[in-house]
Amino acid sequence: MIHARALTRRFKIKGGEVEAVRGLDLDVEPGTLVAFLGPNGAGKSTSLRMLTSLLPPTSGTAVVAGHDVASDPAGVRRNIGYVGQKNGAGENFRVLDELVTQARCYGLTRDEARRRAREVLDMLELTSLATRKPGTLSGGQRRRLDIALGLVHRPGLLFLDEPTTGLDPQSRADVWGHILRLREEHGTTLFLTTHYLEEADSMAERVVIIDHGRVIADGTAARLKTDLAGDHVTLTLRDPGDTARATAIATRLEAPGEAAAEGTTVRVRVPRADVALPRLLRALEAEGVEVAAAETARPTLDDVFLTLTGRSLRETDGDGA
Ligand SMILES: Nc1ncnc2c1ncn2[C@@H]1O[C@H](COP(=O)(O)OP(=O)(O)OP(=O)(O)O)[C@@H](O)[C@H]1O
Repeated sequence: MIHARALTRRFKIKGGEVEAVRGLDLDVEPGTLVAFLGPNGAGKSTSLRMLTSLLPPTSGTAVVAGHDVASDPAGVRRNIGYVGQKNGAGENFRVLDELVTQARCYGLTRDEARRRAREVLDMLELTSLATRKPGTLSGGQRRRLDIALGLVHRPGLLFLDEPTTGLDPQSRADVWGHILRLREEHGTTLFLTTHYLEEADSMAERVVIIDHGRVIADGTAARLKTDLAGDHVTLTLRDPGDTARATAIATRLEAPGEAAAEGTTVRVRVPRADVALPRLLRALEAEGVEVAAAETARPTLDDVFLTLTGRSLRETDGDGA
C-alpha cells in the first residue's frame, strides 16, 4: 500500500535550511494499522503530507495506493483518504451536504454521492446529526465527521493526522472504536500519527518511531518494548548499607550497567522480569542481602524512545498521554 524510498524533504528558512525528513524508507502492507510516533518537530506531518501527495519531496520516491506521489498525485488522491489536523468541513452547510459535496468532488454522480454520504453517516454513527451544521457539533462528533469526509470515496488507505488529539477520553475511545471497525469490516489500511503513546501501544499492530526526520524504530509495540526497553525489576532492601552490594549482584547477574540504586531501592532493567526476579532474589538471599519488597513493571513505548534517544517523548511533547 505504501512504498517509500529515501524520501527526503528540506525547507528553506531564514539563514539556512531545515531537513524535516531525512531518507524515509517505508513499506506498509494492505490492511495494517500503523502508528507513526515522534516528538514535536520530528517530521511526522511532513512525511504524511509527502505520502498523501500534498507536498512534493525534495528527493526520494513514494508509491502510495499504486500511484507515484510525484508523477501521479491525482492517482494517489483518488485512492487515499486524508484526515488532517484541522477540521475538514466548513461551517455553513449541513453535515449531509458537506459529505455529498465531497463525494461529488471525487466524481460521483448526485445519486451515488447521496447514497455514499448516507453510508458514511451510518458508518460513523452520525445519521442523527445529518441536518446539523458542523459548527454546532461536539469535538468528538466533529472528528467523526472529518473521518467520514475522508472515507466518502471508499479509499483503501486512510491517513489520519492526530485523530484523537484534544478530545476527552470518552470521545477518544469512541473515535478509536470507529477506526478499528474500519479495519475489521472494510480492511482499510490505516496510517496515523498520534501523541498518545498508550493508544499506539494498544491499538496499532505496527509502530514506527521517527526522530529528527529519521526512523529510529519500527516493529510491533511488543517487540520494540522487549528488544529495546525490557522490563523493570525494582527491589527495596531492608538495609541501606546493602545497596551497593545488591547493585553489584544485579549487574553481574543481569545486564552489565543496567542496574541503578537510590536509597534502599535498586532498579534493574531485564529482558523478562518473570525470569529475572526469582533468580535475583535467590542470589541476593545467598549473599545475605535482605529484600523487603520487589516489584516488576512492563516497559512503555516511552521507555523505548528513552533507550534510543536518552530523551522522553512525554517531555519533548508536553501533551503526551
Ligand atoms: N513549511 C515549513 N517551512 C519551514 N520549516 C518547516 C515547514 N514545515 C515543517 N517545518 C519544519 O520541519 C520539521 C518537521 O516538522 P513536522 O511538522 O513534520 O513535525 P511533526 O513531527 O509533525 O511535529 P508535530 O508533532 O508538532 O506536528 C520541524 O523542524 C518544522 O519546524
